[in-house]
Amino acid sequence: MNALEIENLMVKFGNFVAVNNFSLRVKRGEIFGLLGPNGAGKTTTIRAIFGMVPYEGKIEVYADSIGWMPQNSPLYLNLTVEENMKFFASLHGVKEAKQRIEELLKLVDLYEFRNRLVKNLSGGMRQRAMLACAMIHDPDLLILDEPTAGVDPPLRKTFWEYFERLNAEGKTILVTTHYMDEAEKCDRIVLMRNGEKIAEGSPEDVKRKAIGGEIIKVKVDDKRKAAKLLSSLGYEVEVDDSIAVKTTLASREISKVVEVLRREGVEVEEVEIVKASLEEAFLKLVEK
Ligand SMILES: Nc1ncnc2c1ncn2[C@@H]1O[C@H](COP(=O)(O)OP(=O)(O)OP(=O)(O)O)[C@@H](O)[C@H]1O
Repeated sequence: MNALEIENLMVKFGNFVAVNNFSLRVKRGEIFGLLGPNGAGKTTTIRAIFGMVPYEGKIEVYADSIGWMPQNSPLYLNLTVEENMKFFASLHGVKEAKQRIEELLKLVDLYEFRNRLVKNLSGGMRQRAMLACAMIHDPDLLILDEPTAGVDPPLRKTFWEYFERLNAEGKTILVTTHYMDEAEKCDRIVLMRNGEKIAEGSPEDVKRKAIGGEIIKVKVDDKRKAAKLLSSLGYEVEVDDSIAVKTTLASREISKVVEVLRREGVEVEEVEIVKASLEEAFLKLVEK
């Protein structure tokens, strides 16, 4: 079951194509990450979901309720945190609003600042207030556009613990981020560049795709012999101070590589699987 389906989305601003033939399926109950460099089209895609920009293509939301934390603050600067929350609660027709507001204020750790005007909050506090407002009606699909931008590391951690808790309760989350440690926490990610999708899958899939597989590094006594042997078996091999063997799935191939070398009298001194970090994968895919 999907919570959100986007098919062949196209958003143009004049002659400029901001999102180009972009498709996406977010399954119910997953944390889905939308990644990409500045200007890739992430926010525009999200704005299209909410009908804020004219678009071609199809967008279907299969959720009873949807919450949106946009990049630019929708909060009223001259209202207090609590007044803003009351406003969003009334927009969504939240019953038992008082109780829900109190619960959320405590959750985002703003209870003692509830009477402070939003214009006098720090950046991180504003993000927390925005998150609380986006969640006021307890939506089953939450769309978060860079929720942790300008948030300090301890609070980022708290936010993500909270997202993971919501997710464990069955909520679907679509999140954009520039932080790779956050992307690693997603079930699946899509990487966008220039309005197009350039990679999709679990963080592991995307890493594999970026380096065209996984690398097994072997240190041996006779590099030339080992390289020749492995190449003759069809492996793509690179030689520097050790031998890098490209495989589709290193965990499956590692014992075979070692066995072949040993059988042919090559001494294997060290062997390890080298995985690209998501950051490396991201840079590689974006630069391609
Ligand atoms: N209203 C608009 N009019 C003209 N161009 C726009 C408009 N909104 C966005 N764009 C352009 O569309 C492209 C995609 O912008 P978008 O904000 O979606 O990128 P993004 O991936 O969210 O980037 P960031 O990571 O910086 O938030 C950019 O080149 C941007 O300048």
